[in-house]
Amino acid sequence: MILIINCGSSSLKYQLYTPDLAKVLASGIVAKIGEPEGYAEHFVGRRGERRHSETANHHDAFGVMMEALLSPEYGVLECPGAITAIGHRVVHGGAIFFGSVLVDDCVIQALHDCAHFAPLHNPANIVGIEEARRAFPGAPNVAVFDTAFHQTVPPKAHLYALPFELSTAHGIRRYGFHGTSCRYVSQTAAELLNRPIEALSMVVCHLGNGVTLDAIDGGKSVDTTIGFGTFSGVAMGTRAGDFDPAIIFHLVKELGMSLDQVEEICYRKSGLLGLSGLSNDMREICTAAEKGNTRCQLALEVFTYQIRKTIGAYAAAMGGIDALVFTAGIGENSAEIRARICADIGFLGIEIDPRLNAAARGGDPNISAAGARVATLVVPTDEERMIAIDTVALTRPGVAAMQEESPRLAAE
Ligand SMILES: Nc1ncnc2c1ncn2[C@@H]1O[C@H](COP(=O)(O)OP(=O)(O)O)[C@@H](O)[C@H]1O
Ligand SMILES: CC(=O)OP(=O)(O)O
Ligand SMILES: [Mg+2]
Repeated sequence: MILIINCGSSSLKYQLYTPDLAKVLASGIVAKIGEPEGYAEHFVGRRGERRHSETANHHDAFGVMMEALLSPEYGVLECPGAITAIGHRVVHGGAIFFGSVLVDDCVIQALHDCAHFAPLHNPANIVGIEEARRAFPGAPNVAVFDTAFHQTVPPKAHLYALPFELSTAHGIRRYGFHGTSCRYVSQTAAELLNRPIEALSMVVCHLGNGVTLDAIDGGKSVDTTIGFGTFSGVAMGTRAGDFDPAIIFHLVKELGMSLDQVEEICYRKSGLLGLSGLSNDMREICTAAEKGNTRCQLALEVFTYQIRKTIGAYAAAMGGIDALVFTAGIGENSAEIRARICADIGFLGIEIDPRLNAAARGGDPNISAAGARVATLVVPTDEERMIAIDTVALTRPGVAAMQEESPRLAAE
């Protein structure tokens, strides 16, 4: 069986696949790690439960997952030895990793070297890998990077106009994130449209807790909103997205804040939470906005305006687009947000059908209005499946042997 682990900033998600990836045998999440209202969900098919589970850190969360997987009640895993390979989401692979890799001590060291780039994510990813190596000795681990898909972004889009040496000597550049999701949904979108991905220009809007817009030309990422850390681009749940760096100097020099305080504000107190003053959860913001909460209305306006503006920029970058794809928690579930984003951009060829938009979840993924030049699609992301595909590809015996000689071999 193949186990996929996605250690996020505050959760650990997992899926257990059959070796041929035909079936998900079990899945679950240990959520709100470090918070008193932490909980765990574990499902085997339709059977499952959600229960209160307070965990202090990702080590504890891993233990909760193991208990659930080995629990006789669900009977899904008799012993750890039944796991033949483990795939992990790793957020930041720096400029080192162009594709997914088999994990060895060198890779672990490289992950530590990249950890300061993504302080909300990489340390948790590393814990997941180290725990898995202990729990499943002998089974190979595969790391699948958010950043890898964006290694095709050309210098004109990944360089900042800072002294060039900062890029060459210190790796100061745009890396891009949510690449595993963007890779999966762009391939799925091409299949749904029954067109070769090489012939399509598309913008993927991954709107979850973290938000990425990705310009994908001929199947390759050519520009993306998040940059050096997991921070820039559109406002996110608690992260600010783009703002003028002069503000940081002002906060430190004029308002006397420490750099740690500024970092805390930018990563954890900004975005939808900072604007609304209420929540980082889009559902709560939409509900409150509807009831007349003006700060939440403002948060919605800022969020959707930034996304609409970026779609226009990426359409310009690629000379027009064939498809616009919505995915992740907000993109898949909120017809209201999709409608706000797509309002008044008919000049780009984007026009959606309100009825199809409202019924997109479980309905027709193509929500374009009849005759629209651009196909607008709602495609549920499945980062875990993409990780599982890479894990199987890299742990086939022949491939594994090649990997030992060339640890940076891409999965494809
Ligand atoms: N029906 C919905 N309407 C609006 N937003 C939703 C809905 N369902 C989920 N969301 C939002 O999706 C976001 C989480 O997205 P998700 O992709 O699950 O995040 P993560 O990055 O943690 O994987 C939250 O802001 C949540 O409020
Ligand atoms: C990179 C990133 O923002 O990830 P997530 O959406 O899981 O927070
Ligand atoms: Mg996600």
